[in-house]
Amino acid sequence: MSDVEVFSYAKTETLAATLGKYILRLQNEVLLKNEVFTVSVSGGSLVKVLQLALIEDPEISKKIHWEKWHIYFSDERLVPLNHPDSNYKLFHDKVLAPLSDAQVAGPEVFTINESLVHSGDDATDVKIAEEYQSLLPKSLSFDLILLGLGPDGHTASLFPGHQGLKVEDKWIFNINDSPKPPPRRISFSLPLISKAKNIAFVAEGAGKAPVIKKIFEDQSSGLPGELVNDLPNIPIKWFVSNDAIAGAPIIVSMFE
Ligand SMILES: O=C1O[C@H](COP(=O)(O)O)[C@@H](O)[C@H](O)[C@H]1O
Repeated sequence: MSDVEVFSYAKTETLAATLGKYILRLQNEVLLKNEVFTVSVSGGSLVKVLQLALIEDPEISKKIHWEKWHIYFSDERLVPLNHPDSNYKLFHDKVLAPLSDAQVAGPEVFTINESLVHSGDDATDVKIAEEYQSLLPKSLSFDLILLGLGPDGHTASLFPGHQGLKVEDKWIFNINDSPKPPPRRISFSLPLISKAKNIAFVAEGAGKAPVIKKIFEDQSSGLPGELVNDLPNIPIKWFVSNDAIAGAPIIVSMFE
């Protein structure tokens, strides 16, 4: 079992401010020793919180060394990069475009090869996953993996009961039957996530309370969020809203 801590707030703004402090602290620790800070981001509601935390917070934003960040996607939908379903597009619109508008030097961002997304045949999607895998940092060990959590317990594109949870021989795999649209996606595998130096979940809203309760109550639920919580020797932080953990057996920590 990893070292799991939960930080909970009534308001998104307070959650985002704390997440920003956490990310800034990690960035500074890593950049004391390394040239780059390797981060993977997810899609969904996490990205708006990242915008608040890292772009709109006046104190934090000026201390982020974006030019030293290498950014990957914990999962990506196999659509063109300007498609409304693309996790890259969401991150671009909320984070990269504001940086560019402010003429701040941006991070290096690793995207899928969008020239391959149109064919739709599985062999090509396997190639997209393999190509993305070839871009991963050599160490495979991300400084920080940022994850969201769906109301069904999925994280990245690891879905409950799905074969993707059993992938052991790939760092990045593709699926064509995602229970949540769009169906074709690639995702970090659990073995890749298990190599992270730090993991942070962001989850807000009462709609996530039943699944968070299950994840923290039943340590054999097999839910993807629970499987990540169980990975050994990784500091795992959950940044959540108060309503998202209602009824869950969680001792909330103070962020210091
Ligand atoms: O499909 C996805 O959903 C999850 C959760 O999204 P949220 O909007 O409920 O926070 C997200 O983390 C993942 O990256 C995305 O592809």
